[in-house]
Amino acid sequence: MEQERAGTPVVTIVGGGLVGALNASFFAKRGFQVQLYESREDIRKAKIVRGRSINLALSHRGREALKHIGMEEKIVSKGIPMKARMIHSLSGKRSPIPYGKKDQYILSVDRANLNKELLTAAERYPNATLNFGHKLLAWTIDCGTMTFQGPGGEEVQVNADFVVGCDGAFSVVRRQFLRQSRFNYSQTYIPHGYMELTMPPLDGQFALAPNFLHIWPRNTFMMIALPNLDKTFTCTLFMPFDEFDKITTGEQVLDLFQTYFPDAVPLIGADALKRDYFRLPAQAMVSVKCSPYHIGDSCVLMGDAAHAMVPFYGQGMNAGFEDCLVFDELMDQLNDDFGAVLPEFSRVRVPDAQAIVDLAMYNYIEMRAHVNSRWFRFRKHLDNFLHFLMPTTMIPLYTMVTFTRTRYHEALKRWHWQNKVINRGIFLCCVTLAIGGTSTVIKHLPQHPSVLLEHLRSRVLALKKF
Ligand SMILES: Cc1cc2nc3c(=O)[nH]c(=O)nc-3n(C[C@H](O)[C@H](O)[C@H](O)COP(=O)(O)OP(=O)(O)OC[C@H]3O[C@@H](n4cnc5c(N)ncnc54)[C@H](O)[C@@H]3O)c2cc1C
Ligand SMILES: COc1ccc2c(c1)CN(c1nc(C(=O)N(C)c3cc(Cl)c(F)cc3C(=O)O)c(Cl)s1)C2
Repeated sequence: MEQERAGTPVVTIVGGGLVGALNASFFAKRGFQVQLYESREDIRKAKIVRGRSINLALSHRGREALKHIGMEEKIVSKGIPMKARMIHSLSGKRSPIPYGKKDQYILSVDRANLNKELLTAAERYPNATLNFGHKLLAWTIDCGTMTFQGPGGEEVQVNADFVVGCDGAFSVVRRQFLRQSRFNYSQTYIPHGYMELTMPPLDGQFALAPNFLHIWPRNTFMMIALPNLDKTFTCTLFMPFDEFDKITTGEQVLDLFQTYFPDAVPLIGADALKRDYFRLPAQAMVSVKCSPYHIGDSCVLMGDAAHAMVPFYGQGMNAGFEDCLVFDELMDQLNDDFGAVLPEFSRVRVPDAQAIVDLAMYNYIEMRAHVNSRWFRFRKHLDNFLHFLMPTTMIPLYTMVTFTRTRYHEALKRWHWQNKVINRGIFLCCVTLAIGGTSTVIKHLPQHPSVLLEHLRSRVLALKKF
């Protein structure tokens, strides 16, 4: 642990979710005084935690960030490896598609436990203080005054030298950015919502094969299931809100699942389906893009506050964790000079984060449009086959995104290039086959066109006899 810095600015982190909690360790490890403010109560003391998804897929980028603060082992030990996708077709057929080689797997991790572990890791630093029950109401960048609503509803004023906004997709810190000249902002809610259902153990064991990310791709509808340490699965149902709204009775819930996910009905349980479906309303999913991520040398946005994305690439948390790592690498390169690090962080990170936000949205649109189990299997097998044939030339996009720290925008650029090569290759094959086929036909045909017609007529007459 590094020595505390005399006279250095206090780093004020707003938001004690996954990214804010991790960032507290990153800044404390560098010796800064860290004050973290989180609106919710300490989830380590709370009975139930209302988060977003119950579990998440942790992959390479997120693991590298956790490794930097010595937390990778601890988190991975409590994760369940998912070595392949298991595609469930309507007929109930199950098709495994590996993510890659033996060491290429993703991990299903429990969100609440991950958040707790990261808060505890931050708290171990003597120069880090966690303030729960503190909701940021407003702040002014000029004088750095922050107004929080304290645990008892009282107003708490804080003077902040340096602010890190990790307060999620609906960030209050980001509101100040909207008043800055040349700040770009856009947000998109997609017409789909999601709902989580629990698949209990079956005779004390996992009801489905545990080391898989289970997917029921049904174009407009989709369900995925990730395993939990207690041998349950968290099933996430994705459906247009219009469809959610149409379902008002237990019988309608059952009809929906019998129609689209029949093999899951006995595993979730008909009664549980009818009950749990109405426990919570479907949740919305939003995509947020903004730039730059900083103001001057005194404020920076990270995580969903900077780049919230739809979950269809399993990268939101991984990207937010990587934000912390990229920022820290720049602090090393630029000697902790916020005046140099902040603009460089925006310059480097905005194109990458916006690339993965776009990719996640692209994947949502693609899966909604024409991805059923057959097409999904075909695409993934084609990816893996081409990668096997040309391992250094054809790298599947999800491999670059999920198993490397290739910059997101470079992975996207390479994917476009690879697609061009594949399309050209397919076109050339078609042309070659067409030319080859035509010349074969011509070679075996009679010489004169009228004879050709007579030949075709006799073939048609011959066929009519059957
Ligand atoms: C259905 C679903 C599935 C997902 N699956 C995956 C996955 O498999 N893999 C993956 O990598 N990502 C996944 N994600 C994305 C991931 O959940 C987010 O990217 C991640 O939680 C972002 O972390 P964050 O800390 O930036 O924001 P958040 O997790 O939203 O945390 C923000 C924190 O700030 C606090 N806060 C908010 N406002 C204030 C305020 N005014 N004052 C003080 N505190 C405040 C909140 O209480 C919260 O604790 C998924 C998301 C969804 C919705
Ligand atoms: C907890 O809620 C959620 C919700 C969605 C996700 C996750 C957790 C985890 N997700 C992952 N997605 C990839 C991926 O790269 N792609 C292209 C996929 C995208 C979709 Cl939508 C899918 F269903 C499978 C794959 C796949 O390839 O397996 C991973 Cl790799 S992990 C999506």
